[in-house]
Amino acid sequence: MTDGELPEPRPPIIGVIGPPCSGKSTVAKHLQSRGGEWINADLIAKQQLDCPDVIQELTERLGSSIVTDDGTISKKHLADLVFGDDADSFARLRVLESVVHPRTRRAIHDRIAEAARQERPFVILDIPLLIESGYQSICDEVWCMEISAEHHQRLLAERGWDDSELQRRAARQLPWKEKAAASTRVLRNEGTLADLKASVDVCLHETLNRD
Ligand SMILES: CC(C)(COP(=O)(O)OP(=O)(O)OC[C@H]1O[C@@H](n2cnc3c(N)ncnc32)[C@H](O)[C@@H]1O)[C@@H](O)C(=O)NCCC(=O)NCCS
Ligand SMILES: Nc1ncnc2c1ncn2[C@@H]1O[C@H](COP(=O)(O)OP(=O)(O)OP(=O)(O)O)[C@@H](O)[C@H]1O
Repeated sequence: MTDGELPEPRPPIIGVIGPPCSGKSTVAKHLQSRGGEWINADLIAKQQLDCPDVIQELTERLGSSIVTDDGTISKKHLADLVFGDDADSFARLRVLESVVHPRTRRAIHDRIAEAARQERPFVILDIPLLIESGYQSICDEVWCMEISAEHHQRLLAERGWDDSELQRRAARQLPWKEKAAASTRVLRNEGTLADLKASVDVCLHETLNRD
């Protein structure tokens, strides 16, 4: 998606990225409470998996093991097929992305256009693959979550994830140092939830009051 395809004028767009379980959604939710339009790409991408034609195409291309008895797609089975470090898993992830990403981009574009029509004060683009997918070009700011290994382990443990669950996803993304370097702001998540929300308020005020 390029700038040219977006309506003008449009609200400031804040991209939020970060490792799984690093506080991204917490930041996005808090920004939404401050009036922003939260666009959650993970959610939009998963919603595409409910479309009958997507189910049919993915079943044909990835096999019927991804479909459960009630005819819906098992996200767990799909994750097991695509998040491996072997070439076949990587190829299957590319197939999944080739089916889901174009639809997700169209839905994101429509949501940004709607936010412009409603004259929302700002838009939150909560997209794990924001940098990899080139959305950075339409963002006025990109905030990258930074979390210490200790704190991250605690949050992952609360979610019931072991490190391998995180690594198999991270292996398919740019290294975090590259993402932080490509961002306009690094948001450290080391304290309490209240601390995180307070720092979000400071960053939002600076973003919306830049001259
Ligand atoms: C394979 C799926 C169904 C697994 O769903 P699951 O419930 O396990 O997702 P879960 O919320 O646990 O993990 C999502 C996290 O996985 C990572 N991830 C998801 N898709 C990808 C991808 N294509 N490449 C790298 N990392 C990815 C992101 O960090 C994301 O935050 C889902 O991740 C998916 O459909 N991915 C392909 C579509 C996509 O690229 N989505 C990301 C949009 S930016
Ligand atoms: N500073 C914190 N203190 C305590 N709990 C936290 C803190 N930051 C985040 N959490 C909790 O950790 C969990 C993960 O946070 P969140 O869902 O925001 O991460 P995420 O990066 O969006 O994860 P994912 O990308 O996998 O959806 C949530 O239950 C959230 O409430």
